[in-house]
Amino acid sequence: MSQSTLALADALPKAELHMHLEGSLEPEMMFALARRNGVDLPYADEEALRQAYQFNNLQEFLDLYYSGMSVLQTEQDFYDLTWAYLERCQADNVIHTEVFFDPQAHLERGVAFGTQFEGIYRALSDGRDKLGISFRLILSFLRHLSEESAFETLELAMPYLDRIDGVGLDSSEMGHPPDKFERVFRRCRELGLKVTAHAGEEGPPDYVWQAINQLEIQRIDHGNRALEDEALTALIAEKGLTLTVCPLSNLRLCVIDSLADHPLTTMLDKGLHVTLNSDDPAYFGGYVNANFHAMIEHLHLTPEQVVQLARNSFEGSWLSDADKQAALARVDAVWQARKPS
Ligand SMILES: Nc1ncnc2[nH]cnc12
Ligand SMILES: [Zn+2]
Repeated sequence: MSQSTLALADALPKAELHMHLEGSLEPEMMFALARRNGVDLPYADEEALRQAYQFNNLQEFLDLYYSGMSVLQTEQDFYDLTWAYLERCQADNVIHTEVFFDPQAHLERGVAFGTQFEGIYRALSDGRDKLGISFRLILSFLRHLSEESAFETLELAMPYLDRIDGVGLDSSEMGHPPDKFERVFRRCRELGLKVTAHAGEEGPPDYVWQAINQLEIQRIDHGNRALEDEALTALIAEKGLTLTVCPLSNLRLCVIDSLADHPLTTMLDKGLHVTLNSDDPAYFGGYVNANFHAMIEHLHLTPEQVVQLARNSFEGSWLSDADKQAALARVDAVWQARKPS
């Protein structure tokens, strides 16, 4: 492993395109918010909580993820959560981020849409103004809930849609195929929202086909299992669809057996537009740079591949063309300054 490739990854400006704000809730903040809001957590301390972060599959993680977020109750809680994540972005040279939030998970607990939204949005705006980090905000529908619940959530989001950029689809994948949400995604597209969906994390290639053909998604979140289907892989490459890949998440959720088995380089070799992301960094062991480091160490990425991943992150983003070009120029400037001669 080359120290200079790790240092290059750290120094490059990057975008993060797949990060659930609720998944950035670190144990320290979970306990602090529990104290602030008088919530009882079923763990003695932060260390005991961390010990529980051992998952055999996506559902085991989700059970903990939904119970952990019970401490998020006030607008200030959502602000603090989002702000702490933005500080991690700054530390990792993430200059643009497109984050998910799961409104239904909070609505079910009686937290109003506006409470969640205003706290998140105020922090994102402060991050832009004070840290220079641009953003897009993605409302993610929970696929284990009904189509009707998704439509109700969209209705609640209506007053805020001028500040919401897109919608996503997350939570338990198996048994909840994308076509369950065909109508609500069509409505979202009609409203001018961008669309993305988790597909092929645990679910079969057919779910990726559905996300492309029925939901008309502009990105695929994860997409690992698309590789099982050659025609699908070729289509994703041909369409230039971006995959938001999350290696540490894949390891922790047993989507792969070891980091050395991660399909990232196969994806790159097949011409897929892959990006590296942290998914739920507080639960999976690290933020964006940690994901780059894991892939550099275990897959021996070359400096050129690392630069490609940083470029892909902006190219697959929902930035304007002008902002993309400006960000890509920043990537190239760092690369030129560090390129081995
Ligand atoms: N990795 C993941 N897959 C599906 N839903 C999620 N919600 C938060 N993280 C998720
Ligand atoms: Zn995710």
